[in-house]
Amino acid sequence: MKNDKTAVLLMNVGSPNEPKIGSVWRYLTEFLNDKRVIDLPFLLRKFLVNCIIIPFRVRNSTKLYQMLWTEKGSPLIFYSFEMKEKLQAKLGDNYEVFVAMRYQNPDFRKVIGNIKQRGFKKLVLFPLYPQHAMSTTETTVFAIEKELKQQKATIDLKVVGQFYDNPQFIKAFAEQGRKYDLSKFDYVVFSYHGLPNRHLEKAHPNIDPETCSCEVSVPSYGKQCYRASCYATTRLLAKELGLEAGQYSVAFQSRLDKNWMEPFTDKVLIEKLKEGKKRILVFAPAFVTDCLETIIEIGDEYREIFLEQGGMDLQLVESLNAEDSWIEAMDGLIKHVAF
Ligand SMILES: C=CC1=C(C)c2cc3[nH]c(cc4nc(cc5[nH]c(cc1n2)c(C)c5CCC(=O)O)C(CCC(=O)O)=C4C)c(C)c3C=C
Ligand SMILES: [Fe+2]
Ligand SMILES: [Fe+2]
Repeated sequence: MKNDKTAVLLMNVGSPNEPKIGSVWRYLTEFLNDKRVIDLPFLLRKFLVNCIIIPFRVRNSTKLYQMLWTEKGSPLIFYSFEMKEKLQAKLGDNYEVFVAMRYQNPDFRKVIGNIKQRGFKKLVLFPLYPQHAMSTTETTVFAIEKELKQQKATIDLKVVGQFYDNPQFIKAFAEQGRKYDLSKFDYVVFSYHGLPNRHLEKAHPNIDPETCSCEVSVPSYGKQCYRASCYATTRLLAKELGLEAGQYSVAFQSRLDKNWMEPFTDKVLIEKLKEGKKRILVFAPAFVTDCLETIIEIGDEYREIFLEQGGMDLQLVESLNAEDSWIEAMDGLIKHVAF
């Protein structure tokens, strides 16, 4: 049976099935054993991840997931499904939208099996990451290509690559920010998920990342440089919001150890507070759905520390989730690469 429709597969990182220690352990095991996430030699990765990182991390991560969990489950998952429903209505009958996660559920292997069995011959893969990274976009594309081969599926694949500079994406994020009165804030921080410095060095073959110009422009050799894309996203958002130099800066959150991209968001927030910026608005434009890293890390943990140290307000800008303007942007991005 041949299916003339185009399948669209939305993919994100994934969450544990439940906020319980066993589920979080399984999630972290699948996530951190990915060689594009912890890119160390096999035996060293196995030892570090399974014997050190997970046993030391799993209790605290479970506690954070318990704080995050809602009646509808994990925000990352339920927002992805809300997004899917609205996108389906927008794209119409020539497309069918699916959701899968790189780690845990919905399992991308089962979703690919379903797409194959239903006779689709065209697939648009949409990794939901505005900025390209080996640990996100690259691992997602790799996993899907491998799975299609494994299942001997003769399906043409197109991929929506990084989209940080898509004007509708920028407008949609700026619109989320404009829900707050910008004049009530002393400063704006654009906080991105960090990466180990080693990953940045890999994005700069034969170039010294220390002297790379990616804070001010995207160099020709740095199109896939996550750092360059984060700074470029910030320039575009700042322009759209009418922010001037000195009113905002870039920072990186969620580090696993000290050898991650700097400046660190928690440190920047306190530095700015010491400079007298007592009301700070935080955008997190590496995330298209709210998740542990936005709701808990910024909205809870960083906010609590900021207020404890004398800050008056730390406000997280909600992510795009299933906002109409984002669905419009997705529609455009899909049709741009579609067959
Ligand atoms: C936005 C893009 C992301 C990049 C880049 C990224 C890199 C990256 N992450 C880890 C380790 C962890 N990340 C975790 C959660 C998490 N990460 C992203 C996105 C990116 N990660 C999201 C959206 C989430 C939240 C998922 C949710 O369920 O809400 C976690 C789990 C939580 C915890 O224990 O802190 C880990 C671990 C690495 C090592 C890495 C790059 C090398
Ligand atoms: Fe992460
Ligand atoms: Fe760079």
